[in-house]
Amino acid sequence: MRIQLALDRLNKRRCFQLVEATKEYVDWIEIGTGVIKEYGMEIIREMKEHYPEKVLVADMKTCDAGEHEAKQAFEAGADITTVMAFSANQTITAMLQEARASEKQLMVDLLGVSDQKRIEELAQLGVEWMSLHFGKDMQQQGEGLTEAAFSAMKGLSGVSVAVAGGIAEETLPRIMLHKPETVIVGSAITKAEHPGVVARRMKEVIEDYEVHH
Ligand SMILES: O=C([C@H](O)CO)[C@H](O)[C@H](O)COP(=O)(O)O
Repeated sequence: MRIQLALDRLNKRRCFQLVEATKEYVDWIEIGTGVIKEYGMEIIREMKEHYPEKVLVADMKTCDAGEHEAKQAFEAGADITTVMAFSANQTITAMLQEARASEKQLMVDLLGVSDQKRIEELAQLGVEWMSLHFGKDMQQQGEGLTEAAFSAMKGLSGVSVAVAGGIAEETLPRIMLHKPETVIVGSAITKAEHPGVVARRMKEVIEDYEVHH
């Protein structure tokens, strides 16, 4: 299980400070959608130049013009780009082709999509990464991802699972029970008083769990 640090609602300087403070404990770095809207491909390029050893995720949340947006992200240095699960199959297929041609990867964001048929259809299209996502705005009221959401991912062959949405030190143990390949953590680290300490503790919790399960 790896940690993907999600950099959202931050300025560029703070993004770099946070990566510097947490880099020993986080595996992947995500440039969040809002940060991409603010700084464009430039911040993807700069982050990859500074941290070439890290897998860099561009959270483009593409929903149309898939080929163009995938190219944009990959050419800037992203290793993984994201597309929304409700997008047309043509969009997803075009992005998958682009990812394969560039030897990169595509992650489908399941925000707002829980239909088992759609999830199976995505797997049949050849999607290798799906992220179960409890949205920022939904976090104000809800309790997070349900057991049913996790169940929908069981038995899909060739699909790796990432989980996102308000994951914090307290909720990490429940998430780990489902053994996702990647845990996406934003605010719990980026808004912490000591981001490096929280990232280290979350990494330790994961490592400890993996030793014992
Ligand atoms: O994708 C995200 C969200 O839609 C905001 O753009 C976040 O990266 C993801 O939810 C992780 O952030 P936290 O919920 O703050 O952990």
